[in-house]
Amino acid sequence: MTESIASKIATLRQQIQAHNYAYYTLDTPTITDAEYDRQIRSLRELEEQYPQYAATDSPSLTVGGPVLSSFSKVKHEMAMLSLGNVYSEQELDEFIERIQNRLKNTHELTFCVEPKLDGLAISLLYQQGKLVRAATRGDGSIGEDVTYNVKTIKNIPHTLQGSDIPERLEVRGEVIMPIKDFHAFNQQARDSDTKGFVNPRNAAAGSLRQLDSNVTAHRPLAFYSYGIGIMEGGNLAESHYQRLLQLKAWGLPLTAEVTLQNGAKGCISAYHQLLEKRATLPYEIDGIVYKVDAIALQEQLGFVARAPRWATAHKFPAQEEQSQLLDVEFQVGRTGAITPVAILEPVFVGGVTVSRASLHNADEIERLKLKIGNTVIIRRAADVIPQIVKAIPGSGVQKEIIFPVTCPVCDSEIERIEGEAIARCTGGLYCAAQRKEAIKYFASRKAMNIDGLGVKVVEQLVDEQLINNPADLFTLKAEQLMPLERMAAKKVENLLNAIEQCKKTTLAKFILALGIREVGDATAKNLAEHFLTLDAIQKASIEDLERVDDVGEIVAKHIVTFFRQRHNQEVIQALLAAGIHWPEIPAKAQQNVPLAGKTFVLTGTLTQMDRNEAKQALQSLGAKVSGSVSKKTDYVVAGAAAGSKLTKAQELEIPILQETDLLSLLKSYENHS
Ligand SMILES: NC(=O)c1ccc[n+]([C@@H]2O[C@H](COP(=O)([O-])OP(=O)(O)OC[C@H]3O[C@@H](n4cnc5c(N)ncnc54)[C@H](O)[C@@H]3O)[C@@H](O)[C@H]2O)c1
Ligand SMILES: [Zn+2]
Repeated sequence: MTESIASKIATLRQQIQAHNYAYYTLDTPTITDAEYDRQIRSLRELEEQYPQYAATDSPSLTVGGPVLSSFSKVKHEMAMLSLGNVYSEQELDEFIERIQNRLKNTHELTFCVEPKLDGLAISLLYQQGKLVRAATRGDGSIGEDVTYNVKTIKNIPHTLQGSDIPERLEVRGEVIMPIKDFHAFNQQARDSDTKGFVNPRNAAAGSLRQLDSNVTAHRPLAFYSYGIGIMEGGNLAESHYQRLLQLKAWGLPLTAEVTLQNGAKGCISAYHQLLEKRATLPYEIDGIVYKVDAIALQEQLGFVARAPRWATAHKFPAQEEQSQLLDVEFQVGRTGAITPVAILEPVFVGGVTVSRASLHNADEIERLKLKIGNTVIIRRAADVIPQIVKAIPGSGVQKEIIFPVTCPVCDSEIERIEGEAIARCTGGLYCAAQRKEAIKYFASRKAMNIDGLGVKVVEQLVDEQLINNPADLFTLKAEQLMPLERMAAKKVENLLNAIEQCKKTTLAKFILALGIREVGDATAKNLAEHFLTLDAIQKASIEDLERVDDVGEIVAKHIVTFFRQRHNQEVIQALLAAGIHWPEIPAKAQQNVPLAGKTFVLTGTLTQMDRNEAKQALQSLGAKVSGSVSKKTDYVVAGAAAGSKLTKAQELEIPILQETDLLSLLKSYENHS
């Protein structure tokens, strides 16, 4: 029995020491603070229960971690300690009672109440008002010299302002990374595929503890003071609160959240107020700190091994917890985007139980090196949606996450265009997830232009299961529509008429109505004019398609994949069977294009016709009129006062036509039109 207690304590100490090293020395924790705090608590409980195993070097009694040998060491003249903790109102009452017993004082105590900033502690030494040295807390007695790095933090004054500044003054406070900047930094890291930070605390510590102060200088760090270390040659107030105001007067940053409170009641009300405000503060806090305000009482109370007796931290509910990734589901959005969603062992974090979290896309899974079965760190801060910020490498029984190749809703192919983060279902016409969007788009003005079939009506028809895809519109009967809300005889008649009328359309509008990704009205028109028939478009290869104006490789791929889907084909067939038709594109127009394939650029002022007339005349002969000169330009028509386009044409040795040349060119084709 005793054997096992001893080894249990030894194991816990070892684990905690490893976590300390990862957290304090490497700035890359491998467990959440909440989990770490639970381990520390169980160690403390064991040590209290079995005092025979006490050890002065136990991590329950030490502060911080060993300092990195790459930094110069600084010996703190006055130890930089940690803080005790309370987790409930009852523990706060006990804390106050202990103090009062010690002071043999039953009067209500006044506390200076401050936000517990989540960053890293720093000591700033000012001599004759000049910042001469900055050091991290390290193990409490030896810290790291980070003077150069700290001097790059914009809100830390290099020289103090004002009067009565002590000859030597050590200011203590927290270096943090504001939440906004933390998010921006991580976004940038994601964009450039470099490593981001798990949370703002790590971002602050990792940014400050850089060997190259140029790196630190580019990180958006800030500092807030919360106390004083050594002081010589000066006078300070007898109240902790007043001392903080003195620091502020000398130009040192102080948060706006510091207040004075009376007794447990005042402390608790400040706790609730700050907790309420937590999500709106520009920096992250993990609790509130209560400090006996009278310096004389602080001195009387003194310290225990790792913390002052006159202060304690009241922790807020954790914003990070760990859980297990049980599975990954793939959701299909309204526009076909496939989103992987993590299914988690339910965990209480940031005030709610979280059992799902979006993984955004395949890149994110890759970045996290995530496997099913992994232990993961979930963060839910400031009311934002929960996020997996880290997977513990090698944890759990792992299974690869397999991105599906077909849509989980409709079984059409999933397409991921190179360079795009989002994968999409290509069954746009048929996919139940995309139903409403597809039908709305089909009916829209530029496409089939079905009057009376607005967004609301589409939603109603889909919700009532009267239509599943655009082809179903043509099967609608008056008796199905009449019972619907907000429908009346006249409205039904108009709608059915509009549906009937839309059957007479053009090939370009029909192509547009299919809702192929990145095929807008201009592209649809170009496709129709180039291929003339729907059949030809459907049979076109990627290379064929790329010959069409405006169609690049990506659009061509979208088109080919779209038509390859069996379900899309079914809907297209049903639409044609319902009677959708369009006039044949006249063959005549095809032969009468003597300038087909030629690209013209018009520049300068024309005198005989305006530029628009010239453009139309050229287009009617099959020419393309472009706005800019490139190697693909065949002719540049230069009117009066032509400028840079003319110069460019000369550089590229492109034939230049005068207005008179253009006129005789048009004249020579007059019979054609
Ligand atoms: N995840 C891990 O692996 C891991 C490892 C070690 C420590 N930790 C976390 O670190 C914390 C314990 O470490 P600790 O002793 O460094 O710090 P602490 O957070 O418990 O409290 C002390 C520190 O609070 C900071 N602080 C912020 N505002 C303050 C204020 N107004 N007044 C005074 N101090 C203020 C100071 O930096 C001070 O050193 C725990 O929350 C623990 O979860 C996590
Ligand atoms: Zn689908």
